[in-house]
Amino acid sequence: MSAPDYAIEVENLEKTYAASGKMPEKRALKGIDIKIPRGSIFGLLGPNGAGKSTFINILAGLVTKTSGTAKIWGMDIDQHPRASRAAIGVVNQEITMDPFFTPAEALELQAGFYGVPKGDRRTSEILDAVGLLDKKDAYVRQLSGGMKRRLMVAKALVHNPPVLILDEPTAGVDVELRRSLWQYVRRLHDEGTTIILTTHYLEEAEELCDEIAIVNHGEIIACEPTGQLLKRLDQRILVVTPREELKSVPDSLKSLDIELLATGDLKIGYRTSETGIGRILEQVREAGIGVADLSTDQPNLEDVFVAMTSEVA
Ligand SMILES: Nc1ncnc2c1ncn2[C@@H]1O[C@H](COP(=O)(O)OP(=O)(O)OP(=O)(O)O)[C@@H](O)[C@H]1O
Repeated sequence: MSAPDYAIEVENLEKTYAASGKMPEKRALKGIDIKIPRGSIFGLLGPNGAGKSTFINILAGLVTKTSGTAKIWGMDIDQHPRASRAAIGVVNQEITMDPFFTPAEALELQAGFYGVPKGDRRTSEILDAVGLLDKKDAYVRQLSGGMKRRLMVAKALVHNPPVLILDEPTAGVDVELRRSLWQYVRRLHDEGTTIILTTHYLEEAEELCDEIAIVNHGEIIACEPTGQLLKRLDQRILVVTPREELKSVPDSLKSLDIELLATGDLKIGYRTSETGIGRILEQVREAGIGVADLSTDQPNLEDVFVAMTSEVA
């Protein structure tokens, strides 16, 4: 089969977890549409509970979708459950490994599970790539947390999948290991693997991904090339306390995104790509307003979600 344009194609994907005990039912995915281009490093960004793991677990075959369609590497997960899953390697959040195996044994076992013939196995090559070749015969329980995580990545690669999915890969990984993990992810990407990663860190997605989808409350609220998205996130807020009380916003300032708050302060929204504090303060002074105090605020990811959700609404 020739390589598809999209590594993952999902349409109207819904997941409602049934109520259990005191927990009411939960609509974790509310009709998600997403197309992940082949060869990209794609970030799924969202706060805790947004639905990222649910999405990934549906692709991995660990969670049954309620409705909608999903294709992996051009293959529908309902029509071709085995072949579609063979096209992805998934690294889950939790480290799940038998502590009594060595890394080499763990990889051989995983390869056997995927039906990779003995002659085609790349155990040493993969261990070398994740920097664990010298630990190949150590017990997993003797590895550090970061090493275990890299072994998880190695396990996800034994069947040579064209798509690698990393669910919060850096949770609990120190800065140095994070860097080496990313280096390896980039290398895989350079060699043609499509990478999908979930994170709640904007910085992480920003650094690695060429496209980012923001998920919030089971919905995709933005999905764009990273540069474009960041431009939209350059919103800042300036709060000015006028020296004298204002009755209303002067006409000359009405072209700004400005609001007179009940406290008497002026709240001005602006984009760093378009203007700066200096220019705004100049405009405020030109309008005859003396400045007693000022403060600036940068929206955090939460604000961005709120802003984007209300933009969509
Ligand atoms: N097995 C389950 N049964 C019931 N509800 C669930 C189940 N798994 C997840 N949920 C709920 O579905 C919603 C989405 O969870 P999910 O784990 O997909 O979010 P997430 O974006 O991956 O969050 P995190 O970053 O914390 O992993 C949450 O409200 C969660 O409580």
